[in-house]
Amino acid sequence: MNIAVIGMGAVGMFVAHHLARIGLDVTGYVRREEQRIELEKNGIQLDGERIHIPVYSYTDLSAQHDYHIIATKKTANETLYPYFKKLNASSYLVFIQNGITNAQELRNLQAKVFIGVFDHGITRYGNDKIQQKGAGRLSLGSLGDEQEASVNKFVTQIDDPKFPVFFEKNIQSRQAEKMVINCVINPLTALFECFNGEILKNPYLKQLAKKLNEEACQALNIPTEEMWQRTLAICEKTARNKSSMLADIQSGKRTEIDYLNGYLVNHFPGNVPTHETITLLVKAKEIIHKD
Ligand SMILES: NC(=O)C1=CN([C@@H]2O[C@H](COP(=O)(O)OP(=O)(O)OC[C@H]3O[C@@H](n4cnc5c(N)ncnc54)[C@H](OP(=O)(O)O)[C@@H]3O)[C@@H](O)[C@H]2O)C=CC1
Ligand SMILES: CC(C)(CO)C(=O)C(=O)O
Repeated sequence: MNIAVIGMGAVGMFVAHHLARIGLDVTGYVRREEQRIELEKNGIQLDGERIHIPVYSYTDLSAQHDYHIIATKKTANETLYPYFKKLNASSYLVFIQNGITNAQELRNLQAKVFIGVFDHGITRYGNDKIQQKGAGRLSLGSLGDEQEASVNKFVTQIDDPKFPVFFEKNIQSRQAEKMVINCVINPLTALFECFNGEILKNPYLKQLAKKLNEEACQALNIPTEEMWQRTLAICEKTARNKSSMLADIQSGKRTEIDYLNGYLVNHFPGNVPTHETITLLVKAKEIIHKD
């Protein structure tokens, strides 16, 4: 089995490291030549353990892999779609990004699609080092029933005690729940430049978080109190993690706000006023940090 991991950031390096450690044939794909050279030279370093894998530019992406795990931010998808369109019907694309999958976009692809929900907390240092700041799981499923057997087969091949992977029949519900968690934790930690655990300690941040949770749950038709407890549990589990949105703000990159809170604003106009305000605040901060 041959696996490509596209995007060697916090999540991509974590996944590639684990899959290579259990003996699978893994290739990494990156955007920058500087990172490619460093990864080839130093390997991926997780908790002091280095693992070397071959690394190429995403422009060299081809159909030679059985599975293609997409671990970039959603902001990179537009650049990557032309490459995904070249993949044939015998390859699989495994999206493990935050946010809701755009099923419309996927219709133009020949490759079969799996959807993942990843809830570990991973922090990246430079081009080749990562640390796990909160243990979670990877849940995988498909949008239609016909791919279920293939998802199950893949799950069995990659599951490992150090990297638990589960088949999830109702992956769209799990994705919506994870979306709520990200619409609460990510913008608040990005705006206030704090670790995820700060939301539990600061009563005003917690109040804002509760409001964001409530609006998102009402929009997405998810039980509010149950979801609030799960969001708090993720804050606790990943308390010392820097959220992926804070990492983007601090490195002057465009965030995933349009795919998280911005998605809610677009799909439920007038019903999510706190998300509307928070989206504008994050966008304003993106500009300030770019300059
Ligand atoms: N970090 C976390 O704890 C968690 C993150 N997530 C989600 O996982 C996804 C990935 O997040 P994360 O790993 O944190 O993000 P990172 O920014 O750390 O990693 C994304 C990587 O993708 C690379 N990239 C961008 N464009 C391309 C391209 N065209 N081809 C190949 N690589 C490209 C970036 O390159 P460059 O370095 O050059 O910018 C970067 O290395 C996001 O959707 C995030 O929301 C989900 C759960 C937890
Ligand atoms: C789980 C969490 C909140 C971990 O930080 C995450 O998904 C992210 O940072 O994007």
